[in-house]
Amino acid sequence: MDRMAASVNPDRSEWDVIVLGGAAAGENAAQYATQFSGLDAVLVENALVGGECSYWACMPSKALLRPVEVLDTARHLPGLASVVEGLRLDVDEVLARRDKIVSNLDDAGQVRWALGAGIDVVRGYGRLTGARTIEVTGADGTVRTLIARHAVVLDTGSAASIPPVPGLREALPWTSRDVTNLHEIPRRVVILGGGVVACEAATWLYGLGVDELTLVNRGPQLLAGNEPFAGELVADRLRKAGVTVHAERTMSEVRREDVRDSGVGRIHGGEVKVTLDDGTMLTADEIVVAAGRKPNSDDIGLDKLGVSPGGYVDVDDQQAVRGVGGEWLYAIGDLCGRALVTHMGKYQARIVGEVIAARAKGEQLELGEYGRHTAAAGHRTVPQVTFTDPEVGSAGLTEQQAREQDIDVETVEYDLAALAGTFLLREDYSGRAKLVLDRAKDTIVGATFVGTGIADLVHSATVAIVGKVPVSALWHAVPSYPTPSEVWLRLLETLNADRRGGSA
Ligand SMILES: Cc1cc2nc3c(=O)[nH]c(=O)nc-3n(C[C@H](O)[C@H](O)[C@H](O)COP(=O)(O)OP(=O)(O)OC[C@H]3O[C@@H](n4cnc5c(N)ncnc54)[C@H](O)[C@@H]3O)c2cc1C
Ligand SMILES: NC(=O)c1ccc[n+]([C@@H]2O[C@H](COP(=O)([O-])OP(=O)(O)OC[C@H]3O[C@@H](n4cnc5c(N)ncnc54)[C@H](O)[C@@H]3O)[C@@H](O)[C@H]2O)c1
Repeated sequence: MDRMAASVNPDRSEWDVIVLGGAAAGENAAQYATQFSGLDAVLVENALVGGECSYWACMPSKALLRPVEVLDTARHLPGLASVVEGLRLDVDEVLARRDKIVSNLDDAGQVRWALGAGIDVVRGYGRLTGARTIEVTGADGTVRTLIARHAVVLDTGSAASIPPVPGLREALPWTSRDVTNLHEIPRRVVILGGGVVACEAATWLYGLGVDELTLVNRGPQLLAGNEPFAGELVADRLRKAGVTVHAERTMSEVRREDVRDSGVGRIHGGEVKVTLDDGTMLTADEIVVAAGRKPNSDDIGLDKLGVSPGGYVDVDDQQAVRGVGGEWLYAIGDLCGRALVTHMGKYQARIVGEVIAARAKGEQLELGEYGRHTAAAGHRTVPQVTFTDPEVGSAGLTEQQAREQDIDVETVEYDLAALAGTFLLREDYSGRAKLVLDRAKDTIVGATFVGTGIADLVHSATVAIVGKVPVSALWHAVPSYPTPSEVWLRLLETLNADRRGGSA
């Protein structure tokens, strides 16, 4: 692995801000803490600056999904359909583009950005040893102690969690890192899980030519946490692509005689035999574990500060770690478990950077829902796009979540296929949209869109939810014709008809 060495004076030991974990969120925290404040900062990173998202998660997965989606759309577009008939993706080229998008696992560009922004980088594994103090062990075993004058931000992220199925860990299954950085296409794959990673990975694996693909999910529906129709539409599509979906099942045993640590994204040995909890036997060439995440909090010295290691780190709305006095320790990103997506980690990072800069200058914090120093969006307005076929985009609460919060719920749904703007995208368009409203306030608290090309609709919903835009005002936000945004107008018309007791 070719990495750029960071050029930090090895004798330097003090900075205003230390960020432990140099992922995208950590970079943002350092940037926002320093850019207008005169403070300085250092990132401590044990692997690649840029973190999971840049090399082993968001970026490679989306690089693999895009060609799958384009080819599938072409197959359903007269004028192209006959041209692409029988064509398959050029796997080598798709993987080469993925490698380019992950910068061939070289973080020189990110380090250059950090140094250019005046942020130092120290390589090594860091642990808290006391208040404002981090001990960093380098790859060569050398240990140095860093001291933060003002604040320490923890951004150590999360890793794939491997359920305690007998034989599973010993079989050296693929995790998200292998399946995003795959170099070999196994012929038969069993995926454990039915969440975002499982569904996205299933989509690119069948697109890349996996012959037999089986998904084993503990829950009754895929993409749990979304409106149920999202998981149903994705499951329908997976089944059409030949994927076998086992719902309400798990693995009870895994056996692999020939286990080989052949490297990330290479097949880890011989055939794998999987027994499900109903006795079903499956044989595969590789298993992918996509069964959730565990925070990287077990060995970062939290116990030295009286915080229990191993779990998600509990933070307040300024991202300060609860239970640690002195307003110097913060946590952001997956580690704090509020919303396991990059954009929310970066949002928390922007807030934390501003909080640190303000506290260092002794300024009063701007609190409240729209305050510059309050990470309020983490509670109700998390947006997310799952890049399956069809895409699933959501913002805010599902109907069930809204009911659990005792909101006076009103809902409206619309068939996304019944729009000029979606019909133009592909012949076989199928999809659905749903709004969840707070009847008493006449505002939207949640939105879900499922269909091709809906990803960018999510932000309009996020704006409406965060801005508490009244439904009466939304009538004046006119969507462009012919685009999928027309669904906003159709939803309003349907809502209006429902309220008047008729049909639109
Ligand atoms: C397959 C997959 C696809 C995804 N796709 C998307 C997507 O499309 N969009 C999206 O928004 N989210 C996506 N996510 C989620 C997203 O990747 C995470 O939410 C995000 O990476 C979390 O960022 P983070 O800042 O919390 O930390 P991470 O990205 O996990 O990085 C933590 C960093 O800290 C370093 N580190 C850890 N401990 C130490 C230590 N003690 N000392 C020094 N360094 C340390 C690690 O080396 C790492 O670089 C995806 C996740 C997966 C698994
Ligand atoms: N596009 C995106 O934004 C994107 C893409 C990928 C991942 N992510 C983030 O990464 C995080 C992790 O994703 P994930 O899919 O690993 O987790 P997840 O929590 O979304 O899903 C885990 C799934 O595994 C199943 N499961 C857990 N244990 C099981 C067992 N023993 N047997 C069978 N099934 C089991 C669960 O029922 C669930 O369906 C998510 O929070 C997600 O937000 C985001």
